[in-house]
Amino acid sequence: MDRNAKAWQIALIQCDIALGNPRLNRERLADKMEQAAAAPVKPDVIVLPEMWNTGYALPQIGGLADPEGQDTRAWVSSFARNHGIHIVAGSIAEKRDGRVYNTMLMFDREGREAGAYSKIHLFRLMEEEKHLAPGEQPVLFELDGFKAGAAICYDIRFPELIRTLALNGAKALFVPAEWPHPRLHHWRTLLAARAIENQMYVIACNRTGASGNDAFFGHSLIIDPWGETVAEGGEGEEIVTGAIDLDLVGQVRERIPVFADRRPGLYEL
Ligand SMILES: NC(=O)CCC(=O)C(=O)O
Repeated sequence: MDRNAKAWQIALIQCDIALGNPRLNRERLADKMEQAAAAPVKPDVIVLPEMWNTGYALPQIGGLADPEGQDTRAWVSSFARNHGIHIVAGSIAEKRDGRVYNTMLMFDREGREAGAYSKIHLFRLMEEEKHLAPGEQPVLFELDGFKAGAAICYDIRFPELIRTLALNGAKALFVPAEWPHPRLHHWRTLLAARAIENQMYVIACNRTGASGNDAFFGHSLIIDPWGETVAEGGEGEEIVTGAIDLDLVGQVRERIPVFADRRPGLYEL
């Protein structure tokens, strides 16, 4: 890495989620985040999984969701500020305007909210569309002046969304997830494809454990803009760590100038 290169240490909190028990989930996560923050190499960014406050307790979700995400926002913001660590706080069930959204929250190391994104594509296989309202807006956010995009789990099956984020400046994509067996092959392949085609880092945190008929496999991943795996978790609970070189995005984009070579005028029939 050259002298101007910037590196970030990433910590992905790959953990189980207690169904319908926001208080317990927060306590467990708080412990794990303290553990991650105290690592010999302190993380620059901590990432949490999808719907970590409730899991997929969808029939009860109206009563469990965090109103306006207020409790989560206050807690995560103060953790970020007290530890000087950016937090991509996975997603939570958030109650807003009488509806419940699957909302991802991002905080910078000063504790300022850097962005909030509600999942655009609801996943029918887990009946999200019956209980949740879809988000309507793609979201970019900045941490230390570095632009990143937000996507939640099923969203990675929609390359158009991720391309839009990349075209608007995203150099990394953060992906909280609850992605179960038997689709490990899809998970790995889609994440790697999004990284390679957009020449960006893909940083994805998946839960572990089981809920109903779903067995979640972990395998949280950090993939670089060349498509190489920087770090990958196993199937159990762990804090997956890896370092990313923020200058690599520009180097890869220079080497194969995909963005300069695009011919968007020809992409419609
Ligand atoms: N929580 C989700 O969006 C799951 C998406 C998933 O499993 C898939 O195969 O897509």
